[in-house]
Amino acid sequence: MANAVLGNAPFSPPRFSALASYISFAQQVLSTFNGNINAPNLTVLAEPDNSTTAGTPLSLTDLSSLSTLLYSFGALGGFVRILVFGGVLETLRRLVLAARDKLAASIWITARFEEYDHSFDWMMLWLSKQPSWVEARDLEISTKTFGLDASAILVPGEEDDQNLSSVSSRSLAYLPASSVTCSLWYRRRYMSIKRVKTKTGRRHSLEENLYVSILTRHHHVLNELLRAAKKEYMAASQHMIAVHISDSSNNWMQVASRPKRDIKSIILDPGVAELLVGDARDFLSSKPWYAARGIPFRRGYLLYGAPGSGKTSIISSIAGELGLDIYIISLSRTALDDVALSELISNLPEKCIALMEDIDAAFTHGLNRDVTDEAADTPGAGAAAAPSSRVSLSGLLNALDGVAAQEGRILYATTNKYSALDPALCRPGRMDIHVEFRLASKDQARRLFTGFFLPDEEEAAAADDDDAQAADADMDAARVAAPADAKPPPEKPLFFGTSHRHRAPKLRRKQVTELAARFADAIPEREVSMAALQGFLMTYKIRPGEAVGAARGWVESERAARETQWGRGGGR
Ligand SMILES: Nc1ncnc2c1ncn2[C@@H]1O[C@H](COP(=O)(O)OP(=O)(O)OP(=O)(O)O)[C@@H](O)[C@H]1O
Repeated sequence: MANAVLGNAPFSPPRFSALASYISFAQQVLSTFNGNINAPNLTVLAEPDNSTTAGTPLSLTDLSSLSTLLYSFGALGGFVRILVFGGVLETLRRLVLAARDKLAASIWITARFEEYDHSFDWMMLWLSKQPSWVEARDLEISTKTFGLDASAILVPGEEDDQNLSSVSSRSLAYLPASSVTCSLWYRRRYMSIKRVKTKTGRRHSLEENLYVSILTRHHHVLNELLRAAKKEYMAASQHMIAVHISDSSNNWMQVASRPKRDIKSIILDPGVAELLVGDARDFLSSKPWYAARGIPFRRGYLLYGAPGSGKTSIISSIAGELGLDIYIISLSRTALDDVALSELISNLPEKCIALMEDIDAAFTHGLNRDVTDEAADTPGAGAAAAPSSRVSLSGLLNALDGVAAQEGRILYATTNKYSALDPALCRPGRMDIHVEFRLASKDQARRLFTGFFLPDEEEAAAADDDDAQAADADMDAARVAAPADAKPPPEKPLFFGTSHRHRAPKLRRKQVTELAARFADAIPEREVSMAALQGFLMTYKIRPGEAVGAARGWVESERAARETQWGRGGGR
């Protein structure tokens, strides 16, 4: 019977001498690592018949003894073999994967398109026009138009359905389904498409990324695809202007696209439209001129004056003329402060129109927007209104021309209260051109009437006799001066405005000119706005003669309404 003593406690040692050797070796290794730790109390006692080793410590001196020792345990040896084998297998697996990735990287090109980038819209529109989706087994049906109007694919068969296509303003698009890898062929190259939605930002809103992988070694294939997608998008959007606003994280996002408005349809005082368009066009082509003189390449226009006089309309027309997108900076946006404003302006793209409407509203929190500038100066005007913006004047000034202000941008600011603006805001460099928009002149009223009832000369020339006779009858009715407030017959539903069911009689140019002159005669100079005139004509859009007859009465009623309003506002 053998005894073992650990410390001073005796215990029974195993009978295997190999184990004794291992413990001794471990002791030695420990003593080597621990700076020759002496362990005098560890004593292993062997079989009593082996008198030479009994009671004396065993020692091993080389590693080969350890391996011999390990292999002397059958199970342990097996474990080590498995460990080594597994390690080799895992290494091989990783090598194969790395080689596969390297190979894939050399034969695939993968491009990622982020949702809030223009290129995303180009690619999505391009994808929506790929005929292969019509046959696809797993696809997304979408009415998105990617900032365009009715540009997507029609549902097969829909083109023939006259009723459906006239009612529907947009067509359906077939798109690759989200989170599914789809494939198609592009210029005889295999292409795989994947749309992935990921949570981003503080609010964990979902943002979509589009991955396009092309089986090719050459970048020119990707470039070709991008060019094709961009070209297609541009062609589809050439009659549109894109309108962007900022979100709460100060990212710009496209919210609408509007059809370009013909600048001729905006009737201003002579020379105003030409001045604005010509100046902006000249500015855009003068980058070297500004650079040579070290002047910041920016231009600001301040359009001020009567509400409804065409300020916003002309800006959107200019955007169309110059092919620029509009970025609306709303100074009264919740949570917009100086820092956010500066970030927004520095994030504007080069060459764009930045639009700040009612720039006065951010600083004079009035609820009523009066035509006269004096109203803005009235002490306490709008004092009851809660401040809506945290933008300070200095913050705005810095954002407009600080170091972060974007080069190449054209800023349009509009206001109805010119004299309420701080002179620092209006100085050249910030607002280079100030243009006043006034209430309608007689000449504007005449041109508006003509454009309203004779928008297209060719159409007028083609007017048939029936229409012309109807127009004659209408003009006769006007001579009798039909009352402006004629009530609809009792059996018909009562409504305000003009139904679209009827077609206005086509008038001859001579007839329209004569009516327009009489209409202008009835409209006093600079008393009503163009928007109000347009609204009035809308109620008579199929009865031009009656419009002329009712004009005087309408002016009187407008005047009375204004006086009542002024009376309520303190006798101004
Ligand atoms: N000079 C104009 N010529 C043709 N239409 C006009 C003109 N002015 C206004 N309108 C019409 O009136 C409507 C309002 O015009 P717009 O929004 O451009 O006026 P605004 O001066 O910007 O007004 P506000 O100061 O209230 O913003 C539009 O539908 C536009 O077609």
